[in-house]
Amino acid sequence: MQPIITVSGLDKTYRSGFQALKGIDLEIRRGEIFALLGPNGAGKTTLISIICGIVNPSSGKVVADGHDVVRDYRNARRKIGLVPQELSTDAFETVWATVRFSRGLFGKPPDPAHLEKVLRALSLWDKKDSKIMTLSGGMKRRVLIAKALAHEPEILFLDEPTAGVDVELRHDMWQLVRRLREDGVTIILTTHYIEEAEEMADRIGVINHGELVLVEDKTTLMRKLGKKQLTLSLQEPLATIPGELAGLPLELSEDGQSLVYTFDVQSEETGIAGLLRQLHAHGIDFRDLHSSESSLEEIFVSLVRQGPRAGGAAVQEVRA
Ligand SMILES: Nc1ncnc2c1ncn2[C@@H]1O[C@H](COP(=O)(O)OP(=O)(O)OP(=O)(O)O)[C@@H](O)[C@H]1O
Repeated sequence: MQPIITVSGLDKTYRSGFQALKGIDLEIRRGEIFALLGPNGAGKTTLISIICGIVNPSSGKVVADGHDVVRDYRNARRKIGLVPQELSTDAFETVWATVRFSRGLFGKPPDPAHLEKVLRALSLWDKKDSKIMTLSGGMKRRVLIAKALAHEPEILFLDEPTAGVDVELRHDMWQLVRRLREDGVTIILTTHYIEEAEEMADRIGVINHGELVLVEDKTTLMRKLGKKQLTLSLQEPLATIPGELAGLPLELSEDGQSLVYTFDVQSEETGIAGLLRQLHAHGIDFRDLHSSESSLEEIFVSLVRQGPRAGGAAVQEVRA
């Protein structure tokens, strides 16, 4: 299937001379939920703003559902709904008026039935005649989503959809996003909550210093990361791992003081019992052992802590 969004060779240098995006290539699949992760200032908002036609790229190209976002801005924009981070809505308008206005902006004919459906789905129907300034923060955020959905976009961008909202509303939002996907909407969200990406995304992209350092199916990523490590601190340092143990996923630390055994959390057989038997048979005693588990959070942190180049190396490791 044709991707719904194709980003190729995208660079952005702001007038200040700051290079916010470097050679971004990305394809978004029709109907997926794609989570874009990255630390503050990584370039997430810049990338989204370019795709939505709000910011011009310095070079490169973006096609959204067949429309070039620069040359064919209007048609591209019609396909896209954007839920911004900022809560800047018209405080004195009613919910109904602001949502109706948003639809009109895209040249769509009025469709009260559609707006009612959107407001009901967001539990805003009984607030439709309330002025926005009288709503709670969580409700205002839902109004932003309703505005973005008013013109029936096929692609929805959510920039930090659940920043600062309480746990209950966060779960409601997740449910809503899933329902939208069931309706065929493609969803791209940025988030600082790893849990959110873990919970929602079909695929995950990590951006750091303006570079896309990883794009991966979530399940694949989790499977690769779903590894545990058992570290055995040895009684006596070893020079090398004995030949008979060479076939095991075992590594010796540089100082020879500990052995690290990596195993798959999902697999039924960890092989630990066998490992311990073999170590015993070779007279390798250990003082202590502890296990650790890698998480999406850890990989994310390790990817973004390192510089872009080291990040690239880490990607290789993850992909290996
Ligand atoms: N108009 C601008 N002029 C100059 N530099 C800018 C401009 N807008 C953004 N930047 C810079 O580009 C970099 C990327 O910003 P961007 O807002 O895309 O990051 P982000 O990943 O969305 O961050 P956050 O998670 O904090 O929202 C930042 O260093 C920012 O200071």
